[in-house]
Formats: sequence, C-alpha cells, structure tokens
Amino acid sequence: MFKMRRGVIFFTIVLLVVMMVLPSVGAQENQLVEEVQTELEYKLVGEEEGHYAYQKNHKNDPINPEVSVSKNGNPMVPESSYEHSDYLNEDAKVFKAADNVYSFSGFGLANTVMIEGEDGIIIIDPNSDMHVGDMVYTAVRDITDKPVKGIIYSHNHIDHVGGARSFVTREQVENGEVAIVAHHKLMGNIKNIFSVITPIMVQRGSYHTGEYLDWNYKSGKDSGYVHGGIGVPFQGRHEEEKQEEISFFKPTIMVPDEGSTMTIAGVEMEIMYAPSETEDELVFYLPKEKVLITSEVINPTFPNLYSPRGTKTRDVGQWIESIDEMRYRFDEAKYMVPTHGRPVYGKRNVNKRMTDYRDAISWVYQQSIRGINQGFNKDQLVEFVNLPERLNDPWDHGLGNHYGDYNLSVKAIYTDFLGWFEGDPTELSRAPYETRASNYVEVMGGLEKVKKETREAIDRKEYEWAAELITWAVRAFPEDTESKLLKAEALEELGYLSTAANVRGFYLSAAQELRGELESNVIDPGRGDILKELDFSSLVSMITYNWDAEKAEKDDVNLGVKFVLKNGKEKEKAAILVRGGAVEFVSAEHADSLGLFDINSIVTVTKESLESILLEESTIEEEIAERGMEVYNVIGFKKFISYLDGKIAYRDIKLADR
Ligand SMILES: O=c1ccn([C@@H]2O[C@@H]3COP(=O)(O)O[C@H]3[C@H]2O)c(=O)[nH]1
Repeated sequence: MFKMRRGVIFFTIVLLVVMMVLPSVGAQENQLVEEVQTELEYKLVGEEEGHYAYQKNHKNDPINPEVSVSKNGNPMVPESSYEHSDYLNEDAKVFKAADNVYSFSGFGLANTVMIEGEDGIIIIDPNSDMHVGDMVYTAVRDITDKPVKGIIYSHNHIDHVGGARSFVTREQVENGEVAIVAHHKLMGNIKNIFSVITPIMVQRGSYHTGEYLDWNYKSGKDSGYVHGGIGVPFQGRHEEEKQEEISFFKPTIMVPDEGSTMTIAGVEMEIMYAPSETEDELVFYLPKEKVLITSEVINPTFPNLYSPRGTKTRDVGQWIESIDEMRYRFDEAKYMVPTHGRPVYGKRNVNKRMTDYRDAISWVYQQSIRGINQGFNKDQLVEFVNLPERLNDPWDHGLGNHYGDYNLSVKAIYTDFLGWFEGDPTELSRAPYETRASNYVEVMGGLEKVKKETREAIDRKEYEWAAELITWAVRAFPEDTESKLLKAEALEELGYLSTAANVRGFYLSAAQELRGELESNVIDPGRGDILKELDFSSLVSMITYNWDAEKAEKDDVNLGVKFVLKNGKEKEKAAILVRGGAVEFVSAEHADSLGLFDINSIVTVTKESLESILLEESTIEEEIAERGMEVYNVIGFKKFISYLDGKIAYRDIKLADR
C-alpha cells in the first residue's frame, strides 16, 4: 500500500512544483504569492490573508471513523495533527524559493535544497538514503541538467546526509570534481552515532520516528501514527529492497567555527556556524538572491531542544544566540528556506518567523532557569513553565508541540545546568531495582489491586497515572501478561492524545513492545557507506564499548592485539590492550611503539572484515579464507574476540517492558 502510494505520487503527480512568483515591482514587494497544488486547486496566499505558507486546506482523504476512535473513545489523531500533516507536504513538492533556489519537500523527512549556479548546481542536504535521494535527484533533473559541483551537509543527522551517492559518484568526489562541505565537527558526530552508540540509538530512534508503526492513516490500517513531525517519516527504511542504501561521503572541505565565504558554481554564499540542534550546524546566506537557508536551526514546529531518542545535550542558550546572529546579520533576507517544512517569503515574514521562534525558545529557557533557581525539581519545573498560547500556536507562528514537546525541553535545561541529581539525597542511592518494584506493589495491596486500580484509572481517562502505577507491576511481575497489556493500553491512549510526533511515536511503539508485537518492518539501516568513511581507528575503538570487562576480569585476561588496515596508509592502525580485564585503545601514534611483548596478535584486515567479525556476521576462518584477512596468532585473536558482545539485536532492546 505504502509503496504503491509513493510510486503514484512520484510518477504521476510528482512534480508539484510550487512556483513562487517573485515580487519584482513596488506593490508586490511584500506580497506572498504562492501556488500550491492541493487537489489541483491553486491557492493564492497574500501576506495579509495568512501567514507564510501555512494553510488549513485539507486535501487529505476523510479519515475512516471506524479506525479513528480508540477503544476508550478517544480520537486516534487530534485534528491539529491532520492539519499539520497537510502543512508538512505529505505529497512531494518542489518550492521555488528564489530564481535559482529550490526546496524539495515531502520526499523524505528532510528537505533537500538545490541552488543553481552558472555552470553547475549545489545540493544542500542530499536527504536520508538513496531511495529518497534518487527521487529528489530525478526531480532535480526535471529542472536542470547542470552538473553537481558541491554537496553541503547542513549538519550530521542521517535524514540530511544519507542520500549523497544519489547525486554524485565516489570517483567525482575523489578526483575533486565535487566538493563535499561540512562543519569540522561533523565527522566526530557521525562517529559517535555509527560506532559508539549505535544499537540503542537505532532502537530509540525507531520509536521516536514511529518506524515500527504503519504511518499512513489513510491506509485504513491505522496505528494512529501521523507524520514525522518535521516531514514525512523515513521512507527508505520502510522499503525492504532499499535497506542497505545509506550513502555518505566524508567532507573534503571543513568549515571552521568562524564560518566562511564560498563560491561554488558561481554562487556566492556566506556560511555561518550556527550551533543549535547540533553542534555542527551550518546556515547559508546568498547575498545576491537574499536567500537565507536556515537548516534545522528553525523547524516547522517547536524544536526538540531535547530529543526523546536521546542525544548529547543541546545547548539552548547557544541555539538562541545562533538565531539572533542570523536575525541581525542577515536582516536583508527576503526568503527563508529551512531544511524541514516550507519556505517563508517576504522580508517581514522571515524576520517575524525567526523572532517568534527565538522568543518561544528563550521563554522556555529563561523561565526554566528562573524555576531552577527557585529550587524546583524536574517534575515541578514542568508545571512551572508554561508557554503562552501566542507562542505555541502552529498556525500563526510555525510553533506548537507537533514535533517535540516543550515540556521535555524544560527537563533537559535542568540537566544541562545541574545534571541528573535534583538535590534530594534520597536519589543518591536506592534500593535495588526489582526490590523497589516488589515493595511498591506489596505496599499498594498486591498485584491484583494494582491492576484493578490501573483499570479504573484508565476508565477515568487518567492515563499517565495508570501507566505509572502499572509500571511497578510490570517490573515486579515480568511474567504477568495482563499488567503489560494494561500498560500498553494506557500508553497507547497517551499516544493518541499527543500531537508531538516523537512523543506519539514513543507511546505507540512502547505499546507494541509490551504486547510483544514489535515484529516490525524496521530494517537495520546498517552503516552503509558510512563505515567506509569512518577512519579505521574509530572501528577498532568500537571494541572497547563491546568488551565484557567483568568476564575478562574473572579470567584475568592480559593480551594485546594490533590491528592494521589492509592496504592502508601508514597511520591506519591501532591496538587494543587488555590488562586484567580492563581495556585500553591505543591510537596509531602509539601503536608502533608497543613491543611484541605487549602484543599477542597482529591482524591485518579490511574495514568490512573487521566489522563482520565484530558483529558476528562471519567467522575469523571465513575472513581469512575468503577476504584475505591475515592473523598472526589465531588462537590469541579468537580468545580476544570471545569477550566481545557481538551483534546486539536492536529490536530486542526493551524500553517499556522492563
Ligand atoms: O540518527 C538520526 C538522526 C536524525 N534523526 C531524525 O532527525 C531528527 C533530527 O533531530 P531530532 O534528534 O530532534 O530528531 C531526529 C529524528 O527525527 C533520526 O531519527 N536519527
């Protein structure tokens, strides 16, 4: 169903090129003129009529009432989520934001921006994977056949970088024909996601983006999922044949913190470093065209100042500073092109959009700090900070809790300043996890009583309380299916009531987990090209995070393995030393100074072979016989490998049933 729908969109209606008639004369100066294809109806939006590109024009099919109400009588999707879904371009569209700047929206979770220069084009954010990348590329080729001269990553997130090979070949990058531009910290962040924290990131990210759910509410098989919050959900991963196709080229030009000015294909642009959602975020200003590409500094909803899938702390104060720097430095901007959602047209609107956005964020930030200083803990702080309606309205300001939820941000601001400890020493040390759970259930009157109270709480529509109550039973009685089903029911209702896509995704996915239905169409996205682009030492250092130190300590393991990249350059080596179980990564710089005394085995290996062994996809013997891995002291190396966790099945990682 899903595939067919995308196919139809792409090959029939596809290029719903939304042409912006640029104001060229006096009276039109600030007028917003937009042609939006909505059921073949073109709508003109004037500045005085509406705001930017926001429209409440329902083009979606009416929802099926049989699947739109939960078993507890709640609408499965709030009305405003349908409206927001419309806004997020569920059908692919191309916006022409200026004469030579196009935004491809609704193809994947993120937008791809294409800038046409004299003798070539620049691609900002090649999107999430090669499936989406190929669709965007075809749409680009409907506009121009000029060669791609540069790919720029606005930041490290996979929904922005994974489609690179749809646009250019490795050869073009290697021979310098195409520049790959990004902030200098981008590779460090890619390394973190793809070699350090991968299993839990994939599982949490899949809940967050609703990848276990059937996202298409029009299909009739309604899981209550609506959209990706900032765009359509990752598509490539729903399509089995595309599972491995994350592609990536590492940057060939690194932008420093001071930013830079660049001319690619004759297009002059200022690149500003704008730490915000990520610490490697870049924004772009085209002075001639007066176009400001705001990347993910500005989203089409209140941003994830904290992302529920889990990321390193986002520095909110810095985020506000980045918006303000854009506002003052590029105050001549007439067109704003974000990498999620629609462009904003007109100098006044661009300015207002950024000002509203910074006001909403700074409201939450400043009031959180104010509350922190009054001694509130995280839960109290959430009740203390209330964003006024004016700054929480999706239609007037492009804000609202449609992606993240500002209440989650409040807690993150707390932990950013004070860490997890809230000051009450009760928190410093607790009774063991399972003991607490059984004690709670006992004190509350036993398992049956807890279940009865939970049922009644659900019937009273007190879903948060119900979920909290039954969680103690789920923990204390892991074999009790009824507790899990009650928890699933409470979480599911919370999901239906949520407008924030990530929050909804978490609730609904957790309900599936508790019901044992997480079979999923989720595909291990693999590391695709990213592995090739990570340096060899990143791969070797993965070993330290998969090392069962306790087991090695019991066996009093003392050994060392030196890894050398097969056919690699002088510096492409690293070593791992184990001392009584404790493990040390030794970088190339020091690996050579280790004597044979410290090293039990030397392994000369390709990245692919090493990854296969680390993930238990092949054996040492197979890699030696079939892929030319060379091992000095196979017995020592086998012993070493036996202390690794091997492959962790992402989807078996429990988040709610624990
Ligand atoms: O490794 C990644 C990187 C990104 N994303 C998506 O992009 C969004 C960007 O910001 P966020 O962290 O608030 O939420 C993210 C997700 O929706 C993802 O699912 N997996």
